[in-house]
Amino acid sequence: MFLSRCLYKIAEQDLGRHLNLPFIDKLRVYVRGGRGGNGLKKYGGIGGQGGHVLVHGKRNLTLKNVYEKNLAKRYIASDGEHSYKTCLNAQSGENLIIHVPLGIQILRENGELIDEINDIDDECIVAHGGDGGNYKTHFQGQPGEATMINFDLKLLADVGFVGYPNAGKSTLLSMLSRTQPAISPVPFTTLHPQLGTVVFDDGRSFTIADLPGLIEGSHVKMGLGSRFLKHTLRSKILLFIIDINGFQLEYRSPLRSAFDSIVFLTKELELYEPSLLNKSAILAINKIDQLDNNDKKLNELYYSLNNYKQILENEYDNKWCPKNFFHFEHIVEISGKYGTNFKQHDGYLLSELLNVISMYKIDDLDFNDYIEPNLDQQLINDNDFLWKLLSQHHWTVCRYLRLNDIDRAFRHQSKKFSCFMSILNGYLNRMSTTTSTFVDDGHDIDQINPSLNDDEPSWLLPVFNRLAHELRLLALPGNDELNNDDYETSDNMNSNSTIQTYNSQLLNALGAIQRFPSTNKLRKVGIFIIVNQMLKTYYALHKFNLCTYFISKTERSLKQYMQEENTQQEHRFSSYVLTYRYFLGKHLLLQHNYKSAIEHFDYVFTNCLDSKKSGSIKNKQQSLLYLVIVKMLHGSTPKMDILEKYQLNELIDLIEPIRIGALKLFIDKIKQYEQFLFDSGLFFLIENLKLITIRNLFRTYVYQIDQQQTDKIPLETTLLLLLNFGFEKEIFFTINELIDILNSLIQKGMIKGYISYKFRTLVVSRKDPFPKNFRFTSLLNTS
Ligand SMILES: Nc1nc2c(ncn2[C@@H]2O[C@H](COP(=O)(O)OP(=O)(O)OP(=O)(O)O)[C@@H](O)[C@H]2O)c(=O)[nH]1
Ligand SMILES: [Mg+2]
Repeated sequence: MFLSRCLYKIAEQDLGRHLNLPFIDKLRVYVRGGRGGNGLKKYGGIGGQGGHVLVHGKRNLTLKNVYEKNLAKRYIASDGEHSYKTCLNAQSGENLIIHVPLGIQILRENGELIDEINDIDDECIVAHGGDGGNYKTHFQGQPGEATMINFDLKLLADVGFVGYPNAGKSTLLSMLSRTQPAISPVPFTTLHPQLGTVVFDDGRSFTIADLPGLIEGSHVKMGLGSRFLKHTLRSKILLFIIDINGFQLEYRSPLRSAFDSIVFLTKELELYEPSLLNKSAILAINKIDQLDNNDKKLNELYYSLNNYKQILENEYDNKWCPKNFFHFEHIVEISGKYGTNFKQHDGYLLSELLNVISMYKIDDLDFNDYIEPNLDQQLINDNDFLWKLLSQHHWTVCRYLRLNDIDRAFRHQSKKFSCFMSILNGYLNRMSTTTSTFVDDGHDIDQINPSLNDDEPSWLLPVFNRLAHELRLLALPGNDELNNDDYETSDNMNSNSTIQTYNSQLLNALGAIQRFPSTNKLRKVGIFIIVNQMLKTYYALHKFNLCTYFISKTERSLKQYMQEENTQQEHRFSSYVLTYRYFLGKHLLLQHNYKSAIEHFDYVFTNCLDSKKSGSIKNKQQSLLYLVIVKMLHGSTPKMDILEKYQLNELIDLIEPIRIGALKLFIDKIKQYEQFLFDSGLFFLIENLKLITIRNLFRTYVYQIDQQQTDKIPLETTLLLLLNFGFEKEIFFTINELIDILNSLIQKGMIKGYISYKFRTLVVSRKDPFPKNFRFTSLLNTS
């Protein structure tokens, strides 16, 4: 026992010397307030108060500096003066100030939190000085408070790097910021966290933390990463940096593929703190330059990420499987060493930072020190100020979401949006002063200043998209992402004033965006973003006439962009186009312009291939749903296997009775799926589908039941057919109504033939009486 203790001590010392740990994130110190001075009883003189020990936040400090400044780790404030005959009111002792870095928690010995120092000039008293002697204390000075306290450093980083050793985290940090961390091909090069600040040209910045590499078992303090796992708790976004070649600690240890790395890192984080998995995460696939021309590894990784559920289940041991998995908001391929494309992606990082939805769900966020912002008109042109204001509104939104006060959250989100629009306008103004003539039609501008498009900051677009998206979620709560358990919808939230504010915000944005030259990408995509948001809103509110208005207003310019997009095949651009065309299809469907609707849905279905994102499958499903329905209105029946592949079970259930003309079953199914049909906005097509079912019923009769293949069916028989197969419950169904139905079937070209009133028969054409493709025109008077 004794021996092992000794050995352990030696090993620890050795390790300490070997590593010469330059980083301290914990410091235990003794603090004592000064003693109060004695009073002078004879003259009623009062002793001086003992000095306090204060902790004060200061920039550019480390805990190590604090330690080095006072190796004894004892902080004692000076005593108060005694009272004298010449100086009855004695002087107080001087306070002792301990300067500490930002992001410090001050804890008592028992772990109780005294205070936190998060900002410059944050201050707190850790040991009070004793009172000076007075008549209450029989003129005896009192001793100061004495205690041990702990400083615990938690890095306050916006983005925290997570990765295995050697993945290239430090390299990336050095590329993104001015920090120069140690870089080498040896694992565990980084021994302590490094902070770096990414500064954009316009002064905005965020902090990133390079943490030492994690290895398996980090949560139980293996490797070095364990000591620093807690820092991940404090970063708002986790940036996974994964070596595309995988990771091998040494030649004897197993090689971990890139996907393995992600799984094991996730498991590590989950074991340490399950709530970490709720954070926003971005995946950076590093060392892309080392891939020789084939992208096999990359494709494998994407495949695994897309099918992670099955793969985790089938290929990983239970003990390695994390219970949850990160949903990576963005996946970027980078080469940290030879140029990163992160600069192009900074907008995505920024938009993640401004993401309230994922932010407010994190448990340990502290909203105490928020300030209710106030817009001062004088400062509106100050870019720096606007960014500060924007971030303050951001935190306020998060806070109100926490408190379930959606109304206020929306108001602040709306202000946040205004801030962004002011920034955008400021940007536009600067741009228009640099170009001498600012013409609304952009072609001229490009001739004057050909670099205008390159100048455009890459962060504008994703941030704009994010803000507009969340503004809608808050204007229309109860829709999708926002809808978590502890949130309840109430009616007054969709109140008219909210929708009006929302509208005017988006219209303002549209105005601002249209000030950009028409060749500018932000303008092109921005219009799509705004129109898409509007359409989503109006569809959700069932205000179809407003949709029509908007579509007709913007159709012309968007059409031009869509054609351009077809030739350029820009990836980012196309996702917005897909959304727009999806809504355009729905809009045309409402207008019974099925032919054009098919075109759009077809486009969306075939182009919605971006399998990197898990949400795309849902979009594909949706567009297929409409595609199938519209095509059915055109006379063709879909193949079942494709519906099964995309799990459109409701549709499969509905189509079968239509196909065989089982009217009764069809009506039953309609009742069963009423909610589904209503939600997907297909309810208004039911009458048309019913007509098709009836036609198919006749077709089945003529081709199969009636062996003689007659072309004359007595009306009584048709009536009987209908009554037998569906309308039995509806008592008032008469021969006149039957004639109406038959007439509309004939009129729409679904049956070739005529009604002979004289012989009271339905005469169908001998050649192709039930044409495969019929033109379903917009005559709606069916019943
Ligand atoms: N080819 C290539 N090599 C890279 C890239 N990024 C980093 N490296 C190399 O990978 C090695 C490790 O890089 P570091 O940045 O020290 O890795 P780290 O993740 O900080 O490692 P630890 O500090 O040990 O956790 C170095 O030799 C880098 O030169 C890259 O994009 N491409
Ligand atoms: Mg490193």
